Amino acid sequence: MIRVGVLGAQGRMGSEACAAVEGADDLELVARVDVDDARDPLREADVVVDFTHPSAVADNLRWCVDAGLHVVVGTSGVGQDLLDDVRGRLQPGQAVLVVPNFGIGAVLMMRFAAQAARFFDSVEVIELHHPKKADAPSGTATRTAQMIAAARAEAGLGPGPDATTHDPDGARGARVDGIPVHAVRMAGLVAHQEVLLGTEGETFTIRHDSLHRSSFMPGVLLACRGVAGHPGVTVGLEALLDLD
Ligand SMILES: NC(=O)C1=CN([C@@H]2O[C@H](COP(=O)(O)OP(=O)(O)OC[C@H]3O[C@@H](n4cnc5c(N)ncnc54)[C@H](OP(=O)(O)O)[C@@H]3O)[C@@H](O)[C@H]2O)C=CC1
Ligand SMILES: O=C(O)C1=N[C@H](C(=O)O)C[C@H](O)C1
Repeated sequence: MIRVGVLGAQGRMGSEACAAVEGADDLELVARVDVDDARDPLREADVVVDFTHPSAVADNLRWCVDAGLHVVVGTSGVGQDLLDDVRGRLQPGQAVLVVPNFGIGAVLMMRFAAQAARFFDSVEVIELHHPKKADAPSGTATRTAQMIAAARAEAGLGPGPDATTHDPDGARGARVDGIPVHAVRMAGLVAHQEVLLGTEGETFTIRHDSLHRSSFMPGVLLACRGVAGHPGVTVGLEALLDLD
């Protein structure tokens, strides 16, 4: 039995994650912690899952790592500096798995976008989310843009053919590693993303839709079961999926 603690347990994702863990025969929910709770009950867990807030995740992650726990981070906003800091704090055999998106389709979308990137002159990312989302751009869009930029750099491609010289209000989107990223917030949505690629005479669009937060739960459970088998710091659920 793997003992699991959830940080952000009363939130949209945390509450779904608690229910999913409780419904799994091989997992036991031993701690639900929210913003005003002491974190000590998490010490009973083998694995802690964080679904809190981009402003809280660094402190939570350092606390869990210093407590010797394996951690699955679902919260967005984890940057390279934090990953480097955490890597230096880990005990031998301890694991941190940062997952920008637990949806299997989203993982494939990111991978397909990176595969396609070298064949197209232009690429832009449009992420669309519910209006209560804390941050923009999404962690998924950031990760997608980073993967696309790395693939383009490896292929020796420069910037896309964007002739815009006057964009005082940022209508061309934010730039993540040079890739334009656009964020839409709209009532009725959950979590969606399009990657638009274009070259001479053709375009190619990859779209993923999470229609309900249940879409993330198989990935959350997979991460709880698999994190301990991947010591060190790992980014992306693909490490636990046999994609090749
Ligand atoms: N990786 C993935 O696949 C997914 C990731 N996410 C990410 O998960 C995060 C949470 O999203 P969501 O569930 O929608 O957000 P919610 O606001 O619904 O939930 C966050 C919860 O965390 C609590 N919280 C805030 N700070 C702390 C803290 N320091 N310690 C413990 N609990 C805290 C909040 O309490 P209070 O409300 O009182 O502040 C709230 O209950 C976001 O970063 C989001 O982007 C979301 C969906 C999928
Ligand atoms: O806040 C959300 O809802 C989501 N957050 C994650 C992100 O920032 O990418 C994952 C998914 O997009 C839903």
